[in-house]
Amino acid sequence: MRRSLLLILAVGAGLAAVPWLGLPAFYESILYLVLHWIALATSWNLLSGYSGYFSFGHGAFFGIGMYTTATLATRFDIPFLWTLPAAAVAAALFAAILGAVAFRVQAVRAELFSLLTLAATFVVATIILNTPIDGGPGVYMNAVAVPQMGPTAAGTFYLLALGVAMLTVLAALVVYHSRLGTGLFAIHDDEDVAEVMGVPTYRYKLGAFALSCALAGVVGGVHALFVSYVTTGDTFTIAMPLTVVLMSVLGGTRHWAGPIVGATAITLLLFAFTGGDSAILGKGLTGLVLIVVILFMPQGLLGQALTWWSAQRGASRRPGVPGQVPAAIEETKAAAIPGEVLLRARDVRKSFKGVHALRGVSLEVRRGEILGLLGPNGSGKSTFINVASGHYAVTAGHIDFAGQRISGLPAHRIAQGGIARTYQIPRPFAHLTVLENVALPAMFGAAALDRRTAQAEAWQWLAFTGLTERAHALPADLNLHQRKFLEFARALASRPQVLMLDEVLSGLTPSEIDEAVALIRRIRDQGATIVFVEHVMRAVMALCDRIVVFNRGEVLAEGAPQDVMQRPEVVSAYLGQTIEVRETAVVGDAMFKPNVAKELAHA
Ligand SMILES: Nc1ncnc2c1ncn2[C@@H]1O[C@H](COP(=O)(O)OP(=O)(O)OP(=O)(O)O)[C@@H](O)[C@H]1O
Repeated sequence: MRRSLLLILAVGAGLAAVPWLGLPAFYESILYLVLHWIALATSWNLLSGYSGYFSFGHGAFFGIGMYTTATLATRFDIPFLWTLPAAAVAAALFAAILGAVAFRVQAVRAELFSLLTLAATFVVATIILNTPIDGGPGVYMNAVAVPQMGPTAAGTFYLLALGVAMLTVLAALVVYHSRLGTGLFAIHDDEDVAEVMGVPTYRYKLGAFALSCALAGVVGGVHALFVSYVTTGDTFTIAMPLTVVLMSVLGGTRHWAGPIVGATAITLLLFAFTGGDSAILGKGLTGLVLIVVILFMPQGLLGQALTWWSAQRGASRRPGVPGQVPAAIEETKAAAIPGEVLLRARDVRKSFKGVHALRGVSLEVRRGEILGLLGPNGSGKSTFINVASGHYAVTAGHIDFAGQRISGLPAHRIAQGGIARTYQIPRPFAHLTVLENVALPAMFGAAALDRRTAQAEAWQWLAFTGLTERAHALPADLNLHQRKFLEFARALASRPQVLMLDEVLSGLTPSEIDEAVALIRRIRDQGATIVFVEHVMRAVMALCDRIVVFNRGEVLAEGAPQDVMQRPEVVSAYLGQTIEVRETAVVGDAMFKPNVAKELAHA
């Protein structure tokens, strides 16, 4: 980050000298427009590019900035520069109100958010047009004094745009390298998983939205004076948000500098073909470039270049020691009192529109044990993990963890408190490397490490799970076994007190299962507490200290594995009929899981 910061400051200082070069005002105006679009596209990217919440309402916030400045400077005679912070605050305030509502509604994601922000633009435009803020004729700013910053008025506007562009780019850089940026990129890939790993998704989206819109508001404030005549017709157009989206996508939305590349390219391309027929040619060419980039370079120009560059350079490696348990687990162990009740569920119910997935489940998880959750398909095991980790809210009942009530808390608070989980079907963050996937929960989970320490520890967890060689790969390049182990590494990296493993062994070959069982043993031997949902009976019998059997959303039996698995009601629940169970043999047809019958026979 330091190098990027120095680069931005050096380029900014160099560009600040331009007004004194004696260029014709025309060129300064062109440069003004380039900087104007850089600021707008970069500010848009801060929420939308990083988190994937594409806003088509950037024009609304830009427009609020324009009208705030226009109103304050013309009606209240406030000096122009003083109106800019007000423009930022007004835009941020509107964004915060809109975001506070929109981000609370789970359904408002992706295209719904785009539509909502687009609708907000028309609402704002209508209000401004039909109130004294504009009233119809627009606001003239000819009488507003342009501050003396450069040798000429054109030079001053250029410097104002440069200042705002610098501010925006610096904000984008800082966010990119901060926890906020990491959280936003995780939200982009899988918001639910990000939340369950400790990312405060609501707060992060709201913060990024407000910041993005505050910056758009300042750009609007400057532009109001530049155009000197503000109208709703010119301000609240769909063309503006579309242009910033295209600029960001062209440059690359996953890098702070992507919108700079896209905005510069498009503005200069359009400028190169100004006037008459060539204007149409310019627009056509711009469209063609965009289509080619979107089709063949989905990461954008900069994203593509950076991928190529890192491939040339070769990835860095900081391997940990294979198989060695990182120190984190040792620390957790030292603080533990084995046997105490760590998690207690009381009469927990969960319904999904008439489907009663949990019908009053009560169970305890004791510190240091491996508790197996068993039961036929659809009996509620995963739902229990989902409510315990905060992925779903309970319908009734309560869950206490380490003496605190956690049912009702948002998932990120539960993760920060020390519960980590894996998903039955691995849900890695698709655009983050394996290493980044593991570092994220180390930053946001119970460990709450800073970025650098989290990365260092992630290397250790990769070594522990045998993924070091794949550290720089994307999850899509992993096989199922590796993806399952990645789930493992992510859950461990948060340094949880309770680790909930949801069918981590399903789909693995027998030798891969043996490897995973050995891994879970190593974690258990360090005193970790594990809740283990599994159908692979061989592993259940080998690993679990106690088991709880679910059936139709209720606890059917609990106790020592050998005892419980022989109870007729348990065998019946699994196999659909009462059958003979001897110490190690099961006879009969498996109705729910054929492999369970086989497994039971060998357990
Ligand atoms: N999001 C949801 N919406 C509607 N129904 C759901 C949802 N999640 C789970 N269910 C239902 O709740 C019941 C319990 O499902 P759950 O996934 O918890 O079972 P399970 O014991 O984990 O099964 P499996 O072993 O197949 O994973 C099922 O009837 C399932 O269809």
